[in-house]
Amino acid sequence: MQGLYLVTPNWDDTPRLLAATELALAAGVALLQYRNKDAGPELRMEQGRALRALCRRHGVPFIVNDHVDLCLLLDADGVHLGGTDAEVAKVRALLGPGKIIGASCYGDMQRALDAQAAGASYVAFGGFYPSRVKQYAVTTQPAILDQARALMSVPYVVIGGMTPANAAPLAARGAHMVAAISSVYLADDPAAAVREFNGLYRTTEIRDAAA
Ligand SMILES: Cc1ncc(COP(=O)(O)OP(=O)(O)O)c(N)n1
Ligand SMILES: Cc1ncsc1CCOP(=O)(O)O
Ligand SMILES: [Mg+2]
Repeated sequence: MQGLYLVTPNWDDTPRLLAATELALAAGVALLQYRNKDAGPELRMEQGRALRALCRRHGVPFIVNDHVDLCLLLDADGVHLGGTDAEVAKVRALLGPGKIIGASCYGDMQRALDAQAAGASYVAFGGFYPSRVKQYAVTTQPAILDQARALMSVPYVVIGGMTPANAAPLAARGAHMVAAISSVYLADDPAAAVREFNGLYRTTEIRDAAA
């Protein structure tokens, strides 16, 4: 797992959401997360089902944010859990070993180690930079990635205000994936934005190969 982890915005306009997502997936996304904090159960089901179909067509794993029940109903590839969501160990027991479980760890290394021990497939650190869609009381510092590199065996993702420019030092510091909403969905050209994010990983791979 390496590259751009695309997360959806709170759009209720499903055709607009699907059109932008299709452009992004065609440009090359490592994982897609369906996150719509404003949607009710009916819209979540409609958008989730359509996005899952799109992901299957593009061979991209489909992750549901927060809603373990929706993950099960849609037979999604996994679920992303934060501090106020279900516990990783319980969800792992429910979903079995074959599903992807992501865990938000903010700037907390112990939380990441606990999530890994409880069966998380990846952990997410952040928010690192000011976000247009989410406020956080505490900003995560890039130095946590140095600890993660030394201590984690599952992949780690960075999130929060990511652009190709400000994500570069985090990718170079070992982040396996960069997660973003606005830099792709609010871009004039979402496909070009995806390609720019993926460029970070080509650079990292070239650097690592030369090391
Ligand atoms: C990849 C990724 N990282 C972090 C989050 C945030 O999860 P959470 O803290 O549960 O907050 P909400 O997204 O539910 O508002 C995420 N969704 N994805
Ligand atoms: C879900 C989430 N968790 C931390 S920041 C964030 C939002 C990321 O969106 P953006 O890439 O637009 O800052
Ligand atoms: Mg959550």
